[in-house]
Amino acid sequence: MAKIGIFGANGRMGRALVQVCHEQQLDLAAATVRAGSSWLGQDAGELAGCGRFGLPLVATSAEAVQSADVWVDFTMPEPMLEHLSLAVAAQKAMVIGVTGLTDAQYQRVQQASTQIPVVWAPNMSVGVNLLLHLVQTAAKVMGQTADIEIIEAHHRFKKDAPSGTAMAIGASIAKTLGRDLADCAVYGREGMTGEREHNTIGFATVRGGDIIGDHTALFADLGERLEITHKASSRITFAQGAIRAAVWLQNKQPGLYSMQQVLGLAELN
Ligand SMILES: NC(=O)C1=CN([C@@H]2O[C@H](COP(=O)(O)OP(=O)(O)OC[C@H]3O[C@@H](n4cnc5c(N)ncnc54)[C@H](OP(=O)(O)O)[C@@H]3O)[C@@H](O)[C@H]2O)C=CC1
Ligand SMILES: O=C(O)C1=N[C@H](C(=O)O)C[C@H](O)C1
Repeated sequence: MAKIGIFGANGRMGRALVQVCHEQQLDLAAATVRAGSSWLGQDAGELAGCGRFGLPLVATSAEAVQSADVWVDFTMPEPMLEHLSLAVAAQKAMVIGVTGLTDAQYQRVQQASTQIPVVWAPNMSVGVNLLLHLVQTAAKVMGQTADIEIIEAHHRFKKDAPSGTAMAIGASIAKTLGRDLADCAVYGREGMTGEREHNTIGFATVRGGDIIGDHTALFADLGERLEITHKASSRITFAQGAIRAAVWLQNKQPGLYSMQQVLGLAELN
C-alpha cells in the first residue's frame, strides 16, 4: 500500500484529504504544515475531525518528504513549487490540485514531471472531468453559431479567478473549435462594450459565502440555449479524486498525467 503524504494538511482541502485517507483506511504516513504554523504538533486526525491518529503535523522539509511515497498538494502556487522541488530531490510522486498557476509556473510543473510522476488537474471530481468531454460535443454541434460563456461561482476565500476549472472548460471548447483561448477569451464586461463579438468565449466569476464550486458552460443561440452545469456540494469529491490519483500514480514512470487518464476518460476523446 502506498504511503501517502499531504502538504498543507490544515487547509480546507488538506483536511478533506486527511478525512478521505481515514475513510478509505489508507496509509497516511505524513501530514505537513508550513514552518512556524500554529498547527505544528497538532494531531492530523483531530484537526480533520476524524479522531486521534497519533500523527502529528510536522513542518514541510526535505526530511519530512522522505516519509511518504506519493505527496498530495492543494496549497498555493509558490509553496507548491517549493514542495515539488523537495519531491523531485527525494524522487517522490506528486498529485497537484493547485490552480491559478502562471504559464511559467506550469512549465516548472512540466519540467519536474520529466523526473518524477505527476498528476496535475484543476478539478479532481468525476463530474467536472466528464463535463470537459460533454462541452466538446456541444461545441462541435452548436459552437459555430452559439455564443459561448463560462460562469463559475466559488466561496469568498478563493484567491484566483477565473477558476482553474473554468479555464480548463474554456480551453477544451476553444481547442474543439480550432480557436486559441488566449485570443478569444473575454474576462468580464463593463460600460459601453458594444455588441458581443461572435467568436469570443466569455468568462463570468461569482464569489460569495461558502459555495464549494459551481461551473456552467452556456451555449446561447437565437431561439434556444444549452447549459451544462456541474455543482460540487462537498470538497470530499475533490479529495476522493486526488487520493484516487495518488493510488493510481504509485509505480508510474515520470510524466505529467491528467485526471482524464486517472479516471479512464481519456479514450472518450
Ligand atoms: N483541483 C481541484 O480539484 C481543487 C483545487 N483546489 C485548489 O486548491 C488550492 C487550495 O485551496 P483551499 O484548500 O481552499 O485553500 P486553503 O487556503 O484552505 O489552504 C491553503 C493551504 O496552503 C497553505 N499555504 C498558503 N500559502 C502558503 C505559503 N506561502 N507557504 C506555505 N503554505 C502555504 C496554507 O497554510 P496556512 O494556513 O498556514 O496559510 C494551507 O495549508 C487552491 O489553488 C484551489 O483552487 C481546491 C479545491 C479542488
Ligand atoms: O478554490 C476552490 O475551492 C476550487 N478550486 C478549483 C478551481 O479553481 O477550479 C476547483 C474547485 O472548483 C474548487
